[in-house]
Amino acid sequence: MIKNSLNRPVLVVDDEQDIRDLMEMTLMKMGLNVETAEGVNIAKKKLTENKYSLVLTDMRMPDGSGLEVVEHIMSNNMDTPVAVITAFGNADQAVQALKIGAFDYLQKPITLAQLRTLVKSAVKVQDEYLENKAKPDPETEDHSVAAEPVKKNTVATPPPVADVPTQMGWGDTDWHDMADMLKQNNTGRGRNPNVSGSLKNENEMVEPTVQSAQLDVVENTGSLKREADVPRILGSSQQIEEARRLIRKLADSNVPVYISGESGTGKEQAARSIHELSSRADKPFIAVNCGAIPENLMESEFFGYKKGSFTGADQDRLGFFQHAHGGTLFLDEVADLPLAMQVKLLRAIQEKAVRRIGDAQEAKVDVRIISATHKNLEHLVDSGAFRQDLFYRLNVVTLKMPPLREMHEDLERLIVHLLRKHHGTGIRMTAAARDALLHYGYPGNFRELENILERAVALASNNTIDVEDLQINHQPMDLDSEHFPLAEDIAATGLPNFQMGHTQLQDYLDDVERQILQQALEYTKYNRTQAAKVLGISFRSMRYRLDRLAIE
Ligand SMILES: Nc1ncnc2c1ncn2[C@@H]1O[C@H](COP(=O)(O)OP(=O)(O)OP(=O)(O)O)[C@@H](O)[C@H]1O
Repeated sequence: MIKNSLNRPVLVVDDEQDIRDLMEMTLMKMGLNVETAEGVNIAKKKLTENKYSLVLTDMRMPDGSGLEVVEHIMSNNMDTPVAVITAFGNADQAVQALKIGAFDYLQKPITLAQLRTLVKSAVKVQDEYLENKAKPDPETEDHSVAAEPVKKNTVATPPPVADVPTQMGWGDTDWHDMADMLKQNNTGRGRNPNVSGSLKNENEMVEPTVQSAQLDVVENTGSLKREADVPRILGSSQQIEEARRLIRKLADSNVPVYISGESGTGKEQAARSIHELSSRADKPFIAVNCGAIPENLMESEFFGYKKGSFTGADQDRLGFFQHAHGGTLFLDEVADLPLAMQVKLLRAIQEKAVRRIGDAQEAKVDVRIISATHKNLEHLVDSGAFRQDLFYRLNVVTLKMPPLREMHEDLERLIVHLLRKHHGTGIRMTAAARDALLHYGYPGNFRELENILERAVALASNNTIDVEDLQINHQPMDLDSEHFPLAEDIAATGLPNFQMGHTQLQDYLDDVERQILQQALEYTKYNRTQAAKVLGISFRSMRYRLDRLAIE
């Protein structure tokens, strides 16, 4: 639970009512308070009058640009992270926003998952920053790490070589401190001692002692298996034990690992665990969301560029590979790499060398590659969307993260653990709520379980979670995984062919969306409320999408 930041609302700035509504609903679902502003001037006024945990602003509005909102925050030294939402293909604006201090950017069309992850990481960072500010920890004050923060689910923009953070780099000491913290979070060096330290304490509290209630969730739950050396991965079921065993084994070698599993099953946690257990642990762990990088920026993001190599290249810049040198490069959503980039990546991995744009020389890099996607890569290879040679190069060993519904025996203990971890003692739960949680299907896996509990605690009266507070479909679902429409199966079956130069991207995406909506409707016997829940969207968003795509 993001305790500190939840005290402050998120400000959404957009001139379109629909977008404001959609964002508001999504953020509220995450348990955040939200305020909206329909233009630049109102946003500035609100920012002057109130404090916010995060600002998300559109770029083009009738009374001005989102850049003005960013500038307002920066020039008034507000310690509020701000992210901008840019039109598709408008990378220049995004870069400009990042330059003047935006924390991050999203390109339209935004997926709800992207939005959720952006907000979560931003707010989490803000929380850690606030905590850190309140109680300085000497272990997080290592200023010697060279790599710039790389933020998951967003375009991670390495800094120009010349502006690796210095005292003046962020123009504001608060932001400078936060940049350092981000940096720590993305490197084994900063992360290791803190993570194992905090999890150790957490583990000591895991044995549930929640006070008795109408029904105490902790009765007879036993202890949740957690190995001290892989503290990020909880669970005692056979599949998770197997995943932990493989993580340990893989840490000893340098082989490329491909992590498969549905969204929210802990693929990134597994990648970080391999890194932290390896001899590279004191070197950077760079996480890149391949699906979030605009195609035209990809080469420069991965390999860097030399000053003057193209318009706007006003300084030398390192890419992800150089930043990860000596450490681990985690390629998340690797299936989303365009084919042209797949060729360049394959070459870099094979040659263990990269050439910056505008540079005549190749430079050797020592990087361990871990990749992941929730899509079925083999099917993508079959359909020609993913290169077979790269697939074999990345997929030397596969690590499969199990979906939560297959870890049923762990569920009760995980619920207790998460409640205790995020909300301390004193939270109680009715029998009906417990039953609903134990019979829910969790299409969004761990991440969804965490969100449900966060929201339930926020909604609970008298510290007691009741079934309504869960806001889930508590009709028992068919948990038989053979009948559950796995995301990868949906993605793999019957996708329309994309013919470059002929198919319009929006038509293609509409077809995919239509197929998924129809499958969800069939699965829930045409109950739109349940279908929305299965897909992790609000009812309103479901209705909007059905209308837009003319699905009866
Ligand atoms: N086995 C686990 N034990 C404890 N927490 C877990 C476990 N698996 C996942 N989580 C938690 O679930 C959330 C999602 O994990 P993570 O980002 O690693 O998933 P992912 O598979 O990489 O998701 P995506 O495919 O959407 O990127 C995190 O908060 C993580 O801590």
